Amino acid sequence: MTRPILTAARMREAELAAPVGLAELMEQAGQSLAEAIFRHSAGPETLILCGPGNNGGDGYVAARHLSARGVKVRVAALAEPTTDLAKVARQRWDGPVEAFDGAAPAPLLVDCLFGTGLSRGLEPAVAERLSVLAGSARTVVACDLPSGVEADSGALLSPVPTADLTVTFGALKPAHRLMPAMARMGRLVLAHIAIEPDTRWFELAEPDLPPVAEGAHKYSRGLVHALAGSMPGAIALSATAAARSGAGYVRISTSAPIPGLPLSVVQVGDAQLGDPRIGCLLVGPGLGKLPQLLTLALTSRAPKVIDADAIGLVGEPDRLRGQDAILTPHGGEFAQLFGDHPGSKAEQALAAAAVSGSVVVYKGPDTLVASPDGRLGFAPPAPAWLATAGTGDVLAGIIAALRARGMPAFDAACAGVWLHGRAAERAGPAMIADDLLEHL
Ligand SMILES: NC(=O)C1=CN([C@@H]2O[C@H](COP(=O)(O)OP(=O)(O)OC[C@H]3O[C@@H](n4cnc5c(N)ncnc54)[C@H](OP(=O)(O)O)[C@@H]3O)[C@@H](O)[C@H]2O)[C@H](O)CC1
Ligand SMILES: [K+]
Repeated sequence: MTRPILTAARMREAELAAPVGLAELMEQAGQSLAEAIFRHSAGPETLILCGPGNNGGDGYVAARHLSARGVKVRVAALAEPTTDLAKVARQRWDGPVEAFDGAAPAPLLVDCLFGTGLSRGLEPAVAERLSVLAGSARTVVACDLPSGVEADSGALLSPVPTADLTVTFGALKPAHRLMPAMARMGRLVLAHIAIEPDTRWFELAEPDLPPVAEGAHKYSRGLVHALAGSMPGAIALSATAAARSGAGYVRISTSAPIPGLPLSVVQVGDAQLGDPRIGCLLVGPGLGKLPQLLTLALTSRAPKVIDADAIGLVGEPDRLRGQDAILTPHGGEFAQLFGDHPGSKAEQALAAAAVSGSVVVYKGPDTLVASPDGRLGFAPPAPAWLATAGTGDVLAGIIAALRARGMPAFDAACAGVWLHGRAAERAGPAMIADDLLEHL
C-alpha cells in the first residue's frame, strides 16, 4: 500500500474539504500522536513543546490523551496559541503550562512547535533551546515535521534535531522523503485522519511484478538489448542485473568480446536494432563519447532506458519526445541535460519529465520517479552505501528488464528503484555494485 504525499497547500485544501470540522481533525491528529507515542515508548515522563499554531494545538490534544493514559506529561508553550483551534485545544488541557524558556528536560520530548506553517527559520535562541532539550531526551518525537523543516522542499531553515519518531497526519509531506529533511525523521508513522488525500504524489512501495506466464519463452519474458560503449565493465553490470531481474534474454552488441559476463548473456557484433522482439533497449552505461550509438538507439521504436554517459549526449531534452524513454540521471547528469530549474527537487523532476516526454528517475540520496502525466514517486530512504561506483549501472539494468517484461515505463522505473534500494539493504554496508546482483 503506497502512502500519499501532499504539499502544505494541498494539505490545507484537503483539511478544509474534509467531511469533519477542523476541530475534529485536530482531535484526531492529537489523539493519533498520543497513540503513536505510547506504542513507541510506553509513556515515560514526557515534555510536550507547543508552538503558537495548530502544530501546537496537536500538542495540547496529545497531552490530554497521554495524561488520560496515566503518563506524567508536562507542557511548555513557546507562545500563547494564535489560532482558534489551538486556543480551544489549550483550554481543554487541564494541566499546567510552563514557559518554554527554562523548561527542564524530560526523558521523552515531543516537538509540537512548528509544522507545515513554518515560514522561516526558528529564532536562534529557540533552536538552541530545542536542541538542548532534544539532546537531553532519550526519545524525541516530532509532530508532523521536526521544527525547522520546510514542508515542501525538505530544506532545513534552522538547525533541526533528529527525531526518533515522526508522526504525520493524513498524508506524508514532500519533506518526509526529500533530503536533507528525510534524514531527520526517524521512524515515520502516517496517522489516518478524516481527509481525502487526492494526489498523484506518493511514496514508492513494494511493486507487483508481472508473473511469468505459462508457456512463456525467452522473447515473451522480454529481450533486453544493451549497447556497449568504450567501457564494457559498466554495461556488463547492467546486462547481468537485467538477467537477474527476470529478462528472458539479454543481448549486448559490442565491438569486442566482454570478459566475465554470465554465459546466458549473449554478445553480438552488430546492434540489430530493427529486431521487433526487443522489449527494451539500454544505452549509456560505459558508453563514453560515442554519440553515434545514442543516435542509433534513437532510431529504434523500442522502449528504452537512457542512462549515464548517454544522458550527456542527448543535447536538447525534447529530442526524446516520442522515444518511450526512461532517463536515469544522477544530480550532475540532471543539471547537464535539464539545467538548473527553480523549485524543489519534486518540481524539477516533474518539469524534466514534461519537457522530455520521458519518465525521469532523478537519483540521489532521495530518488524521485516522475512521469510526463504528473505522477511522482518518492523513494523511501535507501542505504547511504549505495553511493558507490556501478550501482547506477545495476539500476539501469533492473529497470530495462522490468520494462522488457511488459511493465509500463513509470511502473518499471518505480519498481526498479524500490528493488534496488532493498537489494542494497540486503547486501550490507561493505557492498560493491557487483554484490547487488545476487540480491536482486
Ligand atoms: N495535517 C492535518 O490534517 C492537520 C494538521 N494540523 C496541524 O496544523 C499544523 C499546521 O498548523 P499552522 O497553524 O498552519 O502552522 P504551524 O503550527 O506549523 O505554525 C505556524 C505558526 O507559527 C508562526 N511561525 C512560523 N514560523 C515561525 C518561526 N520560525 N518562528 C516563530 N513563529 C513562526 C506562524 O506565524 P507567522 O505569521 O509568524 O508565520 C504561525 O503562527 C500542521 O503541521 C499539523 O501539525 C492540525 O492539527 C489539523 C490537522
Ligand atoms: K513539529
